[in-house]
Amino acid sequence: MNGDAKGRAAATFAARLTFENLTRDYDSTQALAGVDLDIAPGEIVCLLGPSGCGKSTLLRIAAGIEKPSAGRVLINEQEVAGPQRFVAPEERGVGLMFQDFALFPHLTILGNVAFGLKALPKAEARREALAALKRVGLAHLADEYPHILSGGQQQRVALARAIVPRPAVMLMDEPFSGLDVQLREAMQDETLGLLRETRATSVIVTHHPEEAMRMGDRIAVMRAGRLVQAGGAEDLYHKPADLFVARLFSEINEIGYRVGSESIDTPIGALPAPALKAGDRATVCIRERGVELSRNGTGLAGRILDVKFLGDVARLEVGVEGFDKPLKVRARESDGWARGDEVRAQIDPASALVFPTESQK
Ligand SMILES: Nc1ncnc2c1ncn2[C@@H]1O[C@H](COP(=O)(O)OP(=O)(O)OP(=O)(O)O)[C@@H](O)[C@H]1O
Repeated sequence: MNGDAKGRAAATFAARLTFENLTRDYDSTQALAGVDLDIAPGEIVCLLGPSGCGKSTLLRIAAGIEKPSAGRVLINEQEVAGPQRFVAPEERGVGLMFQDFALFPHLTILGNVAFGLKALPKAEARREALAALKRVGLAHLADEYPHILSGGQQQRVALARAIVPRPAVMLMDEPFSGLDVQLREAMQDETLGLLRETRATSVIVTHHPEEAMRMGDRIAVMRAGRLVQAGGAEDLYHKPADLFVARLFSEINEIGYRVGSESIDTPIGALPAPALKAGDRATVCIRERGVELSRNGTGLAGRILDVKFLGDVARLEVGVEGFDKPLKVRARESDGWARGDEVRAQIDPASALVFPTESQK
């Protein structure tokens, strides 16, 4: 960040944000189908899921732009949307930042930041807005107009505008999607720093698993209007609730089996399948990074069928004894694997994941 020395963002009184059995029906679609999620004061939760799974609807209902069909939203245990009450958006203490963080072109940059402070006397609003601009490193541009700003600078002004009223809850809908990859990482870090400083309870919508892992204290994975799993990044990576979550957080080989009398018989040994019964169809997942290749070590015999250079890593296709299809494997590029190499493939059975095979949803 260039320009002025940074100040600190003013801290807020963080609030608990609770969704209880939240449901939203449209004519032909159920956008939310009974979502329960409790977000602790000051916690940063990323809502992750594919397009159309209901993330934005959840955010809009939290903001008060939309009403639930059933269920409740509570802020600090007080109902703000539900059968008993509906609190207007401006009375919820909630800040919003959308993907399209359009600044008003006819207002100065300072005017844009002060926009949400109309309740304050002018001089005070100016002082607060200037402090927020200083925090994002742009106080020197206070009297300029938005058209001179780069994409990253626009984003910083939008951030300053969102934090300046000191919202107890900050809701962000794909805030980084308009930025190119390099700028995105820098803005993620800056935003995270700012959210921690303000201590606002935050919900960030994204459909990038990496972004969710980077920013969220917890990640709430949604699918088709439901919350599939909520937890820390490591939890979701190591103990995904189902195949859908496993696919989000790791590149995996999926291999279909029938469950035997007590377990699943695979080339890496018998795998337990406690949630399944004999005869069920199971999908065994082996992570692409979970296959250790060596030239003369122990493990299953294999042969490299294809090598793709991906920078630091190489993605290999390896025919491995006992498997019907080649396994995809990620290995260090520097190991110099080549097509046709004879290898040994070591796969830790404890790292394999087993799920019921999903019907196509
Ligand atoms: N105003 C509306 N009228 C009718 N259907 C709607 C409306 N808003 C959302 N939907 C539907 O509800 C579902 C959830 O939409 P929502 O925008 O919440 O998803 P999303 O996960 O935020 O998607 P994206 O990542 O594409 O923004 C979708 O099937 C969508 O078409």
